[in-house]
Amino acid sequence: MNVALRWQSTPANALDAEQLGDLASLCLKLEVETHPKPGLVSHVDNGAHSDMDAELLCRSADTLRPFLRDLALAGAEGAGMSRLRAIGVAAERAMLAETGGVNTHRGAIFGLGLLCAAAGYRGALGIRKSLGDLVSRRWGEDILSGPISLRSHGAMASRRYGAGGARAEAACGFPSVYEIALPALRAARKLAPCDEEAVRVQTCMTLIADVTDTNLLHRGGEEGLHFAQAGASAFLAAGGVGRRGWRERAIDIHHAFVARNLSPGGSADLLAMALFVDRLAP
Ligand SMILES: CC(C)(COP(=O)(O)OP(=O)(O)OC[C@H]1O[C@@H](n2cnc3c(N)ncnc32)[C@H](O)[C@@H]1O)[C@@H](O)C(=O)NCCC(=O)NCCS
Ligand SMILES: Nc1ncnc2c1ncn2[C@@H]1O[C@H](COP(=O)(O)OP(=O)(O)OP(=O)(O)O)[C@@H](O)[C@H]1O
Repeated sequence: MNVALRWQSTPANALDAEQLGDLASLCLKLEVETHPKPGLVSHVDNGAHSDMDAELLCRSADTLRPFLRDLALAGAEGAGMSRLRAIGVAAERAMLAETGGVNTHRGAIFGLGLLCAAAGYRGALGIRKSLGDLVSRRWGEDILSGPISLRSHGAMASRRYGAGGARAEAACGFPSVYEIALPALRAARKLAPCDEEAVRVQTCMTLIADVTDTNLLHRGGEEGLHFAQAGASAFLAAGGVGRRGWRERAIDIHHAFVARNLSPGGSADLLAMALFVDRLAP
């Protein structure tokens, strides 16, 4: 896999829909190309997933690119939630067709898709608000009142544990991206100035420590969520990627997640979203 790590220096509001789709798809690949991420798929191994690998995730990211572009276009045209939802559902269908029915990126389509729509909207309006704020103001109410599949993992986690999951995160303007991931990303660049993969690992660990990830609840219940949060918190408290030997410690945590079949897919999605927003700041 050869992920281009070169960012263009185009001003954020000047990116067109095609470029936004390309950037969002690239951020999905950068998330994959990050190791060790506890329990998750990376270019090194499949973590706690028997049905997917890095190659499948990258193919999925390529498949999603035109849909992410269309979401940016729709946002630029001022589309309402029902049009965004139709594009999101079509993207999910294309993902499942490409992967033979494996859910590689459902959460990512939703979160990154809404951020692409907001980036298109922001570019068309020529304003400087944050993408999360725009998602919340323009589509937040409709996100919360939209149709919910009662059998979805998120709906079950919400009923059993009161977790808001991907929908609440989006409706509130992605606080986990703006208040957790972006500050972690920027602080990590000081800890590991020449190692963007280490920066992504530190950001991922910070997300796992703080987010109520419905994937962890689904796979491990409250006990699994607390185990995951405690492991990531201990890694950070010991100095994170700023400490010598951090990679071995992170690999130990990765193996402990795999042994318990834990996978923080929500944190992986939020990492990709943070990379996207970081590039498009402010
Ligand atoms: C809301 C979605 C994700 C439904 O999924 P579900 O009910 O299972 O929600 P759930 O909260 O479990 O999230 C699903 C995925 O989100 C990610 N996730 C989990 N926890 C979190 C969290 N705290 N924050 C953000 N993402 C999370 C994980 O990858 C998870 O697998 C989505 O599939 C949906 O409604 N799609 C319809 C299309 C649509 O409305 N698209 C909008 C435009 S793109
Ligand atoms: N690198 C990654 N590794 C694993 N999951 C990821 C990764 N990146 C993002 N995800 C997210 O995790 C979700 C998939 O997680 P998971 O396979 O646990 O869900 P599921 O198919 O709903 O449940 P299960 O496999 O337990 O039946 C996807 O929606 C995707 O957005």
